[in-house]
Amino acid sequence: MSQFWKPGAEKPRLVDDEEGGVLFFSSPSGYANIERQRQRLPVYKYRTSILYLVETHATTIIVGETGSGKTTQIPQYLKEAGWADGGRVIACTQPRRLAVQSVASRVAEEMGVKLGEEVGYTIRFEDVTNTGVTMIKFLTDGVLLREMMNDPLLTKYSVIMIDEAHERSISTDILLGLLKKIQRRRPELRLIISSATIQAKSMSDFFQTSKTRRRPEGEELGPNMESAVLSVEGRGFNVQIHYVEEPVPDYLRAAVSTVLLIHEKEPMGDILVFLTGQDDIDAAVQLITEEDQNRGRKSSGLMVLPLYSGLPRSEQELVFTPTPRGKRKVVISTNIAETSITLEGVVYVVDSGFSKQRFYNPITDIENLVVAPISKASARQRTGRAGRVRPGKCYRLYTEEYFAKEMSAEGIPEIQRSNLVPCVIQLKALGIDNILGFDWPASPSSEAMVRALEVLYSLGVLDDDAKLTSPTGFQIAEIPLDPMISKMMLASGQLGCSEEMITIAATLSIQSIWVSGWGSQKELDEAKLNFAAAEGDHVSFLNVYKGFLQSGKSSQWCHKNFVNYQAMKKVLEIREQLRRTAQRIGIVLKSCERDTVVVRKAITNGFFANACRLEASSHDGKYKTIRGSQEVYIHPSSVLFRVNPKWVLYHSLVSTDKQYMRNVISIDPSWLTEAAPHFYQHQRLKSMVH
Ligand SMILES: Nc1ncnc2c1ncn2[C@@H]1O[C@H](COP(=O)(O)OP(=O)(O)OP(=O)(O)O)[C@@H](O)[C@H]1O
Repeated sequence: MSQFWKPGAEKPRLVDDEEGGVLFFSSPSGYANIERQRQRLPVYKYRTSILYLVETHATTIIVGETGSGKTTQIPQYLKEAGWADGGRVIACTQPRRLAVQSVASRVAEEMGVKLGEEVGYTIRFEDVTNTGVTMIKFLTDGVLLREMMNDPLLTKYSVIMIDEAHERSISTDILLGLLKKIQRRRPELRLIISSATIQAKSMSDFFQTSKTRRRPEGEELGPNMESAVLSVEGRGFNVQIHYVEEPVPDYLRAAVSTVLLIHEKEPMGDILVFLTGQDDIDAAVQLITEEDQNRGRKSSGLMVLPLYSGLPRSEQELVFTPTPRGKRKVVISTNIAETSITLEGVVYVVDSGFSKQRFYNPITDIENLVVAPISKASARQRTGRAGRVRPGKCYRLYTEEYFAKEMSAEGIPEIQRSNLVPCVIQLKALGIDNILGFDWPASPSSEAMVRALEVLYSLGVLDDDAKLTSPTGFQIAEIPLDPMISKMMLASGQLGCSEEMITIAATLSIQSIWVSGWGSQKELDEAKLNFAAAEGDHVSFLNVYKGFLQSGKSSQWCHKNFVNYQAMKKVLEIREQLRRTAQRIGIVLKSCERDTVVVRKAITNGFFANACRLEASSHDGKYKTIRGSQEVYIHPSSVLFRVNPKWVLYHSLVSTDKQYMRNVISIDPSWLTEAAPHFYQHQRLKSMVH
């Protein structure tokens, strides 16, 4: 039927190199209890060595296969050894929120405690810990960074484990640099850096330099400041890896065919598919469901579920629920399920070889989410989602030769491909003034740094000496949002529309307030029209929020209007937290009673750098960015699609066949020079704006 898989039809090509492995467990049904299960994990044999190294070294780097037990076991060993005694806390960071929540619940279950008590977690806008009681805390790397603003030496933590360090998220890289500094002040703090695929040597070299610290006279002999490296040998169950014989022309179609073939030919067991984003995931869910039905089997037993970060919590949780007897679950996910996650029923993994990655171009000042090939490290993580509780198979939708010869070993650290505005403000708020001289595990580009400094200067966050301004810079750094959104909130205090701006900020913090997957696109578009405002998407959000309140926060109202009820509940929750932050930093809470000019002026105060003008001769809605003269278009999901006002501001760009602006408002160009005279002082820009 296709040149893709023939699983079951042919002898599987088992790759027996580093990717293969030995059968470690005999049978999952043999588990008498969780304790025995814990003791069978590869990491258990290293318990004493790990505790010894942590005791004697300031930094321990632990490399162990996926599923060997690093994330769930090491924090428990540390607790059992007394590292959480006396009110101290063991922290374990993860790059993704879903991983934080799922490993925290697993560890709480293994320890037989209620989540939020001895074992807790914190992600942005959600703290499930109990001060004085929580001993093991899972949190995102970003949240730990934020905690440093109130407690720069992170004094409550005895051990900090930076897990999945190979991901090299911006927050992980900043944390690594800062933790190295903290260690000099707090030699009693222990760090663990762990991953299945991290290049231990470069990480160890990075921490090695701490040995240059001179011990003050009279100070007791502390830990060895040189880092230790421990390799945990052994893996869970065997995972057979299959490659396609020829490159596939369309990974989405290939993934769909592979799922259907597995369902047809392979024994029961859930399937986890890695695609790139909401669009292709929704398309795959629909295609698999339709094709399965077309094959004339009314109840073939397939349950197809999407998984991406914008999905409401209740829908995300469905992927963790046990698969009913006689059914086969297919989870189609972005890379949020790539690390630290265990989906118990998963036997088969299908890896498209792609993910959405952020790329920033400091010349054009444009940051894009682009579908790009993954690295070998990611491919191994994806494979490692199988073989955790039983043997598995991984179908890679790329050739073996491509994997061996063309796939890069590790991805480019996020810091080298991102807009650095949020990162610079965080470092400044932590008192790091010489950002270029900061001890980075991988240096960001100086062009990106200069761009970020320029934007922050224009936002009024930094002064002529590149220090945080008072109060603006400090206030913006306090708000746990992108500095451009924080600036828009701050400006709204002066313009008298802070209540509206807090609603907009909360809505922009979640991926979408609309449901996907019900009815047709036409029905959804019509529903959206009921709330459409001529001024743009942000004002339309206010209309939805108002309707939701007027309905008495009704789920039926949401259902009728294609609004996602769970997303609206989240908006309410985030809104409450942002209101409290606003009050704390002195923003006056006031409503402008729907004066859309002040609302848009406040947005301009934060987003002036994202202004675009419609090309005079354009019949196809082509805009140019004022900053870098880049060609951009309004996204079809925007209420301003085809309306094409002359001047607009966008919140973010997505790149598919063209560069599309998402969440767009129309503006008066004079607001730009009013909001950011410095930014628009350049003669060319000035003449365009006037
Ligand atoms: N929710 C769960 N349900 C069942 N078993 C689980 C669950 N979470 C973890 N396990 C078991 O514990 C093992 C170790 O998981 P853990 O996340 O600690 O491994 P890891 O070494 O950190 O791997 P990775 O880097 O892939 O996350 C899994 O392979 C699985 O056998």
